[in-house]
Amino acid sequence: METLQVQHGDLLARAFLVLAITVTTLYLTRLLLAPLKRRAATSSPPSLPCPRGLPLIGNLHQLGAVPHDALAALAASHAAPLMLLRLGSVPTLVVSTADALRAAFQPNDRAMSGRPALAAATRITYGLQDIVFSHPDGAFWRAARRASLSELLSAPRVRGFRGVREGEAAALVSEISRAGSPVNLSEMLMATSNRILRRVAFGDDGDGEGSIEAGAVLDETQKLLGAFFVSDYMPWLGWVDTLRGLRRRLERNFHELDAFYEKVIDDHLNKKRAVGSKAEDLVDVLLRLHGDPAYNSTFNSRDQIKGILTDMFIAGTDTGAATVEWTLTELVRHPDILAKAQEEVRGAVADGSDLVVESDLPRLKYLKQVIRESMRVHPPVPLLVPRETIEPCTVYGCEIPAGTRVFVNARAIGQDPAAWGPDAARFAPERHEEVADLGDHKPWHDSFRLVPFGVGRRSCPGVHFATSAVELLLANLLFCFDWRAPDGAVVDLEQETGLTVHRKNPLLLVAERRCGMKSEVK
Ligand code: HEM
Repeated sequence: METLQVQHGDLLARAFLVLAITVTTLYLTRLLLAPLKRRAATSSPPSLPCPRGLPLIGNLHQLGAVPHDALAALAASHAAPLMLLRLGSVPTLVVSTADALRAAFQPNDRAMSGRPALAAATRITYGLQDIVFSHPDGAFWRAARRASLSELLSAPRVRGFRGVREGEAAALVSEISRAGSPVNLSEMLMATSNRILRRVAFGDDGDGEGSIEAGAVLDETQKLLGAFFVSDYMPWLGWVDTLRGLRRRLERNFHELDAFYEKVIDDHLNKKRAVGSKAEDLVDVLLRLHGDPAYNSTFNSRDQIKGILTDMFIAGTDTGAATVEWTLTELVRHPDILAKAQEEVRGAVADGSDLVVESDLPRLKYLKQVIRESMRVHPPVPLLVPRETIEPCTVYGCEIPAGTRVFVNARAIGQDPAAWGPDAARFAPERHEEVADLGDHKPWHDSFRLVPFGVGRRSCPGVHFATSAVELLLANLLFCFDWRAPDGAVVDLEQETGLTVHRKNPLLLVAERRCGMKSEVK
């Protein structure tokens, strides 16, 4: 899930250049022709703070280069755990503390459960026929969500992919052992995460020529989902996206993606794999559900299968890579915590083993705390996936109209001193001592203070899938290597913007193979 809706500073700047030339005239025309409509769009419930915006673009300019941090600063300067903005013409509720999240979502889970129909997402999901973006009231979302929890991403299914994860962890260790110093971990982690998803979803090892082409198509899909479409904020200016060539790129990518999926589906149908066998990949499962009478009335077209495949790939690839990237970043910045986590991993693995395997993971209690702490401070999707109210609701006594976009600032919530204490800014894994199982969904969001996987009925169904891979990869990196920044370098915390937030600068580290281990893992 690279970037979906929140704009990069440079994209914003480019969009503004185009807008500056074109919109003034249109604005004046609209002002004359539709004053009532415009006024209605800008009005907001009286008692929620509404930081003042500019004509036309509203508060868009205040999103800055790193939107979640800019929004956290805006909320703090207005003492506004909940605030109402206008992004272009879109009324937007921003939630910035754990208490505000509880107040907004606990009584209004249904009202808050919509998603905006963003331009790129709508096209790439075959008209919102997927899990991430479909309307929560439709039978399709309910059936697809149920299938994701009980079939696609269920605990037994995730366990069944253990061999893929262990194989890819071994390949990563091997690649690092062979690489020159310093190692570009950002690049390697992204490639590993990609391969895990492709093997699990398509049964594709990611090495053939067709796979490389498909990789380029899927990369472009991620870029488009992250691009700033003017129509997502000012629908009446949608033609600007056509002028900028974005619509043409989107159409081309959609057709390439569609051709790729058609081939994958045909190949799977031709192979006729054993139904229900351990070797089932996600396409096999989706094809089986397609023919299952329990799902057939709502889950019955190839487009729906293709929409869900896009979800798995987009939602599941760079989120995991970003989690490992940020965790290692913090570990290298905190050598005492790194040493403690390494000691635990090295003590938990059987003598003579060259790698950590999944059966070792239950013993790694401290590593789980480290991962949780990393996701508190660096939630990979800091503003979650945007929501939209599907009916009016009330928060703190104020009415939030239907059709309001909702951003939950998970990063601000993770640093909320009222929820985490005065040392909220400190990286301290020990604060999660009570946690037993990372893959357990409930503790992540029950307190409303740790929400990297979202909240309520639209929260991430991939928690177990994601944490299994993150834990295994990290455990192996700590077990097999000693890590440090290159001489004279400082590992910074600069962020690249997007829905999934990676490091701005690649994570370059010196990896020293642990003494007494084989120099290369087969
Ligand atoms: C560390 C890894 C991951 C993180 C941080 C993450 C985070 C998120 C977040 C924040 C949301 C939106 C939740 C909300 O609106 O409340 C989400 C939704 C979703 N995620 Fe994940 N995710 C991760 C991995 C995965 C994986 C591996 C998959 C599947 C292979 C996946 C599939 C989905 C799907 C299908 C949804 C949409 C759920 C719905 O709208 O009903 N995610 N994820």
